[in-house]
Amino acid sequence: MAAQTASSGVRDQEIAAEQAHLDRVYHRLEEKITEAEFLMHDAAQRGHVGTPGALAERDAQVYRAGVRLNRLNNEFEDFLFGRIDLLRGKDGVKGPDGAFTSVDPADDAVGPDATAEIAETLHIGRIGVLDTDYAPLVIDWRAPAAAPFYRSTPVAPGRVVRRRVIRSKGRRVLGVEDDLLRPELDTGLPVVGDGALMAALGQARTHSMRDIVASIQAEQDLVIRAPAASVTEVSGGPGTGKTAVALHRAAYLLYQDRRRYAGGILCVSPTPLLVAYTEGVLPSLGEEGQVAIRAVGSLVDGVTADLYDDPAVARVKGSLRMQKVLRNAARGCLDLVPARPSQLRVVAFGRRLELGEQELAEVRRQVLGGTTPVNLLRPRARRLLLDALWRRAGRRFDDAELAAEERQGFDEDITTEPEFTTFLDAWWPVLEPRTVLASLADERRLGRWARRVLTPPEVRRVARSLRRDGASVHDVALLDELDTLLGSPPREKRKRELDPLDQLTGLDELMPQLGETARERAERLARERTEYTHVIVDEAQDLTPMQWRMVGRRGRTATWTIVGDPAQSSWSDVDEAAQARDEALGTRPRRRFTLTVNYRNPAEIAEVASTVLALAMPGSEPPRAVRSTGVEPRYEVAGADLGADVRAAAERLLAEVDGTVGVVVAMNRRAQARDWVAGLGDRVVALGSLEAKGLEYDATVVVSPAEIAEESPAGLRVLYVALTRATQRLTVVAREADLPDAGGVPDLLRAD
Ligand SMILES: Nc1ncnc2c1ncn2[C@@H]1O[C@H](COP(=O)(O)OP(=O)(O)OP(=O)(O)O)[C@@H](O)[C@H]1O
Repeated sequence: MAAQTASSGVRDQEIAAEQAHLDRVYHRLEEKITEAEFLMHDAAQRGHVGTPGALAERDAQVYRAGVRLNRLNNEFEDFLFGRIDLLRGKDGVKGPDGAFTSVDPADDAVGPDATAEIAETLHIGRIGVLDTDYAPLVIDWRAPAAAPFYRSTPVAPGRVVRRRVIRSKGRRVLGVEDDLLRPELDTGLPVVGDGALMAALGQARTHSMRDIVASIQAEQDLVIRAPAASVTEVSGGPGTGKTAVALHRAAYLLYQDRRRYAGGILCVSPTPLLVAYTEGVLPSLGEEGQVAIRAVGSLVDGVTADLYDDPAVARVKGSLRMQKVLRNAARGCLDLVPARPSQLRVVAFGRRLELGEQELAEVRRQVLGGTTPVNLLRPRARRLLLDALWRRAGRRFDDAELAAEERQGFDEDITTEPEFTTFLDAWWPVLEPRTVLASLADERRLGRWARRVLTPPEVRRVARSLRRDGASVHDVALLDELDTLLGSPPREKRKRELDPLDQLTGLDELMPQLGETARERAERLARERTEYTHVIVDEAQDLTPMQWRMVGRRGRTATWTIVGDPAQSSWSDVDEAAQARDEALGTRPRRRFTLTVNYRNPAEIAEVASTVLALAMPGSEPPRAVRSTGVEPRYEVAGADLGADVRAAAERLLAEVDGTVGVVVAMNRRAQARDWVAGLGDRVVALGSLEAKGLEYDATVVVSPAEIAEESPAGLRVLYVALTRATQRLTVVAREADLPDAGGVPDLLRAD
C-alpha cells in the first residue's frame, strides 16, 4: 500500500513543506505589490497626456495594476487552500496558467507493479501567482487547471493522485487534510487528516455564510463552471449548496469574462436576512463591487419593504391579474388629481377661448387611446388641447401656407401663456407609482378598477393592506409594474456624461472613487443600474408572477442562473410560479442541473424533514444527507407557558453548540418570539417561518409545526423549510394542536 497513514511526525513534516511553499508565495506577492504600486504611479503620470494612444496605454496598465492591487490587498488572508498531486498527462502541453492541460494520465504513467511518479504538483488559491520564471506558484481556483481539484473523485480520478486542503491563517499553515483518490497506486505520498469536506461541515456556524472554495464538490463544480449559456437552471433540495454554488458561479463568471460582466451581475435573494447572511461570500472570493445582492423587496430604489402581507393578500398581489388592475389604475388616477381644473381659459387673437368639462374629457379620452405610458402622453395631451383650442378659435384660411404660419404663431402664443402651462401641470401631472398604488387603498375605487378581475373579498383585503404605513415585499413588484406603466418623462432621464476611459475598459469597476468603501461603491453602482448582464435568482421557487416580471425587466438581455427547489416554495401554486418564470425567460435555451447531496443537515434531521416532504410534495426525492451526528431530534410538548418552554429549549441548545441557534415560529408569532429569547445573546435569533428561507443555524427550535403548516396554502412546504435549517441539532416544541404522541412527536412529523 502506497499511502502511509500519517503519524504526527509525518503531519508536522507535511505542514512544514506547505509552510515553505506559502513563504515563497508571500515573498513573491510582496514583489508583485511593489510592482503594481509602481505601475499605478507610472500610469497616473501618463494620465496627464491626453491623446487616445496614451489613454489606451494608460488604460491597460491601470487595469492590470488595479486588478493586482485590489486583489492582493484583499486576499492576503488565507488565500492558498489547496494542492493536487498529479500523474503525467497524455501530452506535454501547458496552458496559460503554466500547468499541463491534459485531464487524462499518459498510458504509461502507471507502471506494471502499480508504481507511479508524481509529475506535477499544483497549489490552488484565491488568485493565481506566477513565479519570476512564469512557473505557477498558485493557480486561481477558477482557472481550468484547478478544475481537477474539485472534479476528481475516486471513481473518476483523472490525473489526480492526492487532493489536499491546506488550512492557514495569515502567513501560517495550521493543518492539512488529504483525500487519496488513487489508493491503489504506489507513489509514496503520505495522507493526512479525514478530508476537508467533513471538517468544513462540522464547523460551528456564525451569522455570515462562508465560502466553500476549498471543498466544492464535483456536481457543484459542474454548475459553477457551466458556460454562461442563456439560462442555467439548478434545482436541488435544502442544503445542497444552491446558494453557495450561485455565488461561486458569479465569481467564476467575473473571472472568465471580467469586461462583459462589468456590466453588472444582479443576485436576487428572497429576504434582507439572506442578503445579510450571504453578502460576505463574494468579497472573500476577491470579488467586491461587481455583484449587487438585493432582496426582492429592495429592487425598487427608495423603497424598503419591511411588511409581510397575509397569504391571501400576497396571493392576489403576486398574481398576473394585478397587471390589468394596475393598467386601469395608472390611467384612472389622472382623474383623482386634487384640484383638477374643470375648464381651460386662454386668450388668443385678442379673444377669450375656453374648453369646458366635456371637451376636456373628450381630449383626455383621445390622448389615452393606445398603450403608451401615461407620463409619456403629456406632449400628446398638449398637442390635442391646442388642436381643440384652434378649432374653437374658428379661423379659416384658404392658403395652406398661411394657415400653417398662423397656427404656429397661435401655438407659440398659447404655450407661453402661464394660464396654459399651469393648467397643463394640473390637468396632466406626472404620476408617481407610489401615488397610484396608494390610491388603490380606497375600496370603492379599487373595486371599479378591478371589476371582473378580483372578487369583492379580494378587493376588500388588498385595499385594507394598502392602508397600512409602509410597503410590503409584494407591493414592490406592483410599484415596479406601475413605473413601467406610467413611464418616466424623457426630461427626467439622467444623461450620463461620456468619459473616454469608460469606453476603453471597465475601469470604473476597478478603481473605487476616492473615499468610497467597496460596499458604498457597490450600492452606488446598484442604484445607477437598471439592467444587468447576468441575473442570479436564489430561492427562485418563491418568486411570484409579478416578481418574475420585475426581475425579468432587469435582465432583458442578460444570461441567467436560477437556483431553487419547488418543494420549498411558499407561493401557493407551484405550477403558476413555474409558468411565470417561463414567461419571464421566454424562449431562451436552458441548461438544467440537479444537486443531490444535502451538506447541511445530518441524516437524523433530514429524515424528519423527509416525512414532511412526503406530505408537501408526494413523490419527490429528498437529497441524500452526507453525514450523521448520532443525535436524534428532541421533541417537547409545551405546557401552559409556551414562551418559557421555547426559551428553555433555546438555552439548552446554546449550551450544546458553539455557534448559532434559530427559533422558528409561525409568522404571526414573530414579535412574541423575539420577546421569548430576549437577553439570550446574539447567538440566538427568533424568526418567522418565511424569514428562515435560505438561512442556517447550528441548532434550531421549531415551534408548533401545525401552526406553521396551517398559516398558508403552502404551509407544509414552509414547514419543510423550517425543519431543514439546522446543521447539528433540532428541537421541536409541540402544542396541543400538533396532536403529539406519547414521545412528543407531532402528528405531521410521524413517519407512520
Ligand atoms: N462543497 C461544500 N463544502 C462545504 N460546505 C458546503 C458545500 N456545499 C454546501 N456546503 C454548505 O452547506 C450549507 C448549505 O448550503 P446552501 O445554503 O448553499 O444550500 P441551499 O441548497 O441553498 O439550501 P436551501 O435550499 O435550504 O436554501 C452551507 O453551510 C454551505 O456552506
